[in-house]
Amino acid sequence: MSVYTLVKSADLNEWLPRFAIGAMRQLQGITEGLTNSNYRLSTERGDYILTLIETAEEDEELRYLVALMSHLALRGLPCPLPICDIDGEAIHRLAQRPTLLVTCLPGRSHETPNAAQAAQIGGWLAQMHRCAESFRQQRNNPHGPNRWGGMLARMTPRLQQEDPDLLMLLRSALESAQQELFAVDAPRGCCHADLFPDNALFDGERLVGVIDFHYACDERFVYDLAIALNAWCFDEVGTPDAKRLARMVASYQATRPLPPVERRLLRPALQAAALRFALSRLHDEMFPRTGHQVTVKPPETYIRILRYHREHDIAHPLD
Ligand SMILES: Nc1ncnc2c1ncn2[C@@H]1O[C@H](COP(=O)(O)OP(=O)(O)O)[C@@H](O)[C@H]1O
Ligand SMILES: N[C@@H](CCOP(=O)(O)O)C(=O)O
Repeated sequence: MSVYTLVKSADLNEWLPRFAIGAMRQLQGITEGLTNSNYRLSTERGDYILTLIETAEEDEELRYLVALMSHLALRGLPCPLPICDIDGEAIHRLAQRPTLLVTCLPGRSHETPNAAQAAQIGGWLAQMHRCAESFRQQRNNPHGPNRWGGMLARMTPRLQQEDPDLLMLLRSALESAQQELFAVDAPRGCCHADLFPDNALFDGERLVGVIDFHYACDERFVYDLAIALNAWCFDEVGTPDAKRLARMVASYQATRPLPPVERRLLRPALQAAALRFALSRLHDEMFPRTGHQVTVKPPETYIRILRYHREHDIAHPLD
C-alpha cells in the first residue's frame, strides 16, 4: 500500500463543502499504487477517489491530466472524470499537496488478464491514440529517456559490485533505445504511458474503464503500445503469451492500423518499454521512498522481459 501523506477526517470535513458531493461517510487509504497517496472517499452522493500528488508535478502538468481525462471521457472513452469545486476548479490543495478528486469507477483489475481482456485494452489504447488528433495540449514525458541515464548512473556503483552483467544489459539497452527509437521520427500524441493491468477495471469480461493518467504525456504511439503489450502479454517470469499478443495487436489495428514506420519501430519500442520499468523498479528498490505504507514492485519481471526482447523478435510475426 502506498500512502505517503495522511489525511485527517477533520481536514477533509473542512475542505469538502467546496464540492457539491454531500457530506463524508467514509475515507479509506487504498492498498494499490506506487507513486501518490490515494483514498476512496464515500459521501452521501457516491464514491470518489482522492489523490494527493506526491511527485513534483506542477499545476500546469495537472491541468494537462484534467484536460486529457475530460477530452477522452467526452469522446466516449471510459475513464474517471475530474470533479470541480464550486468555482469550477479541478486542482486543489490538501495537506500541503496538490490534490485531485475524480469519480470512482466500478469493477476490478485482473493481475493475470486473459486474451479477451487484453484485446479490449488494445482497442481502448487505439481509440485514445485516435483521440490525440483533436487534443492540443502537450506534456513532456516525465519518465522519458532523458531521465534514464541519471537513474542508471546513480545505481551504477551498486550494480558494478552486485551484478555487472545486468549493468551491461541496461547500458546497451539504453544506447539502443536512444539510437533506434527515440532518435527516429514517428507518429506521436497523447499517450497513457502506464497502461498496466492494475490500471484497467473490468466487470467480468467487460472493460469498465482505464485509470491512473499520472504518467500520461506526449510520446510516440508505438512506445505506448509497447508498454501495454509488455504489461498485458508477458507473465511474471518474462514469458510471452502468443494469444494475448496476437489479440491485442489485432484489436489495436482494427481501430488504428500501424503505419510502416511503427511496424519497424515495434521491436526497439518493446525493448525501450521494458527498460523503462526495469530501471524505475530497480531504482525504487535501491532507493526506497519513505511513507506510511509503501509498495515496491519486483524489477526481475521487467529485467526478464528486457532480456527476452534483446534475444527474440516478437514484432515481425505480429505483422
Ligand atoms: N477512478 C478510480 N476508480 C476506481 N478505483 C481507482 C480510481 N483511481 C484509482 N483507483 C484505485 O486506486 C489504486 C491506485 O491508483 P493509481 O492511480 O494506480 O495510484 P498512483 O496514483 O500511485 O499511480 C488503483 O489501483 C485502484 O484500485
Ligand atoms: N506501472 C508501474 C508502476 C507505476 O506506478 P503507479 O504509482 O502508477 O502504480 C510498474 O508496474 O512498475
